[in-house]
Amino acid sequence: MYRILVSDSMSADGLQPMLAAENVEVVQKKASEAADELHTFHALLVRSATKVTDELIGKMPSLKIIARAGVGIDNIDLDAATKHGVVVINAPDGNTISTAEHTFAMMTSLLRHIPQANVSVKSNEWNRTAYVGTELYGKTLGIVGLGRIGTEIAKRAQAFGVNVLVFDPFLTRDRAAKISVKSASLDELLEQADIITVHTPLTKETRGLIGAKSLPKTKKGVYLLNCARGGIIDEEAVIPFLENGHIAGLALDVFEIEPPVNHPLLKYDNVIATPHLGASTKEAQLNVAAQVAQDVLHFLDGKMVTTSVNLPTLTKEVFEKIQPFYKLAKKMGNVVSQCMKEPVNDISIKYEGSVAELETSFITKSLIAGFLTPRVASNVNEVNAGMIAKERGISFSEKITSNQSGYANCITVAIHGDQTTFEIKGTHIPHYGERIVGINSFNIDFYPSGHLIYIQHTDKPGVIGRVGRILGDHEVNIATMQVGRKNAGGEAIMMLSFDRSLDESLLTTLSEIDDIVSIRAIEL
Ligand SMILES: NC(=O)c1ccc[n+]([C@@H]2O[C@H](COP(=O)([O-])OP(=O)(O)OC[C@H]3O[C@@H](n4cnc5c(N)ncnc54)[C@H](O)[C@@H]3O)[C@@H](O)[C@H]2O)c1
Ligand SMILES: O=C(O)CC[C@@H](O)C(=O)O
Repeated sequence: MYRILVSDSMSADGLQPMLAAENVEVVQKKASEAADELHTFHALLVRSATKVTDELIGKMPSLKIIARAGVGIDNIDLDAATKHGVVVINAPDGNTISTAEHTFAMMTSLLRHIPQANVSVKSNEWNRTAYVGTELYGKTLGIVGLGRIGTEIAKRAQAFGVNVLVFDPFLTRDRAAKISVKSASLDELLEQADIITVHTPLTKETRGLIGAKSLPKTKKGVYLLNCARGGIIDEEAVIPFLENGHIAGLALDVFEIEPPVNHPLLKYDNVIATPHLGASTKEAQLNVAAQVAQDVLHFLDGKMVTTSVNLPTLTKEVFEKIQPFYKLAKKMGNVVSQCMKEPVNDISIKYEGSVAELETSFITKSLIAGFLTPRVASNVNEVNAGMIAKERGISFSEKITSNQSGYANCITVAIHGDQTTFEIKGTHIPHYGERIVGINSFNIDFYPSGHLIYIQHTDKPGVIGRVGRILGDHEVNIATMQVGRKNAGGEAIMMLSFDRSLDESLLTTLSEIDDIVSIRAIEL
């Protein structure tokens, strides 16, 4: 008999298969109210209210699986779950339509002042001149992040006669054409959009994406919406733009800190807000609850789950053999993803030597997971990487050969984008570790870890010296440095590692050195 704790409110209809199952007992109460029986539960189901911390997981030694009925797993300490050997699953698409519809409702409400007019009529006013609105028809909507939700918004906007402009650095031309949207740079979107809505995960890159630097580039009278995650639109930075009338309206379903208490933005008449209601429909709640209930039952029954966000599903013996290559592949995927920022259509992977005899499909998934991690909202691992790549229109293939190109084992990954191809080679040397031994046909040898920068430059006297001097002037210590070139005076590369990450302004200064072609920061 398995015991399952449902700690947040969830659709009873969605949970029905679980409630009806014979071999499980379902307890519906908050984890904080189940202190004396926490140790007895094998599964924990949550939405966003329960904070699944290391401490809580530590008190649940029988726990095998945590299920998030929704997309974002910000409330779950994933590392702690993994550390405790607990599988975490989510329901990535059950609330997509509801969130897209909510965003659309917020957009029309914002442009037609519906929340304000409703309050006014209920206060016995009949003020028709105060609430003159703006049509959506013919306007340009800028969508930042064209994933599941962004795509559904684009489709709905097109039906309203709205021009859709998209900024998503990972959007391929093929996918943009399929959805009939125009791809733009962030600056183009900021300059041209009448309305901007954000649908990215909250990451290092997207935190404050719409903020002090980008807001001056927007049109006067712009409307902004955030129904994704608090912080993508910088809550403090918008204030002067609301004060001076540059922003015509702002709609928020999410906040940096939820619930917001005495939040300064809430005093503005042209700011409308909802309490994180994107996924709050009967249908979405039914979908996400049904999806996780089914998956938890499958998992407890010893079957494979398809939406796991943390753990691989291999036997211990197989996993031990492939572990060094699986770790190397994940880093290689991450390195190429950060080196080549353009949209990617295809990833081809070649295995040579001893690694070719192992379970390469799992290593491939690990590499794809490493590649996707900097680019998507959901946590990607070996279990869901293939599915997410397919969703994003990225194909991948493996080639296996017993040939040895100078190494006992070698993995080569080539990433094909709209414009270019980027290739790296890696190997694992027993008792020495993982090494990247080739980049775009340059021979090189570095340990893929920590804070790195990759520089493409022309092989000329003084370039390396100038890089060193600028770093020294900024008191940045170079930990290791590798250089590579094909012939004297031709193309060359450098890979440098540091004890800390370099800030954006220093990277810009380095990129201004004559003969430097490009610089990429890599964080591993
Ligand atoms: N308000 C709610 O109740 C609610 C409900 C569901 C999801 N969400 C949130 O909505 C957001 C989108 O969810 P989704 O399911 O569409 O995710 P998704 O992973 O399908 O899409 C995210 C998109 O963002 C793009 N992206 C990543 N980094 C970017 C960057 N720096 N600049 C521009 N684009 C970038 C990715 O390429 C991807 O296409 C997430 O933050 C999710 O947590 C909110
Ligand atoms: O559970 C909710 O209502 C919030 C869901 C949403 O933010 C998500 O990430 O899926």
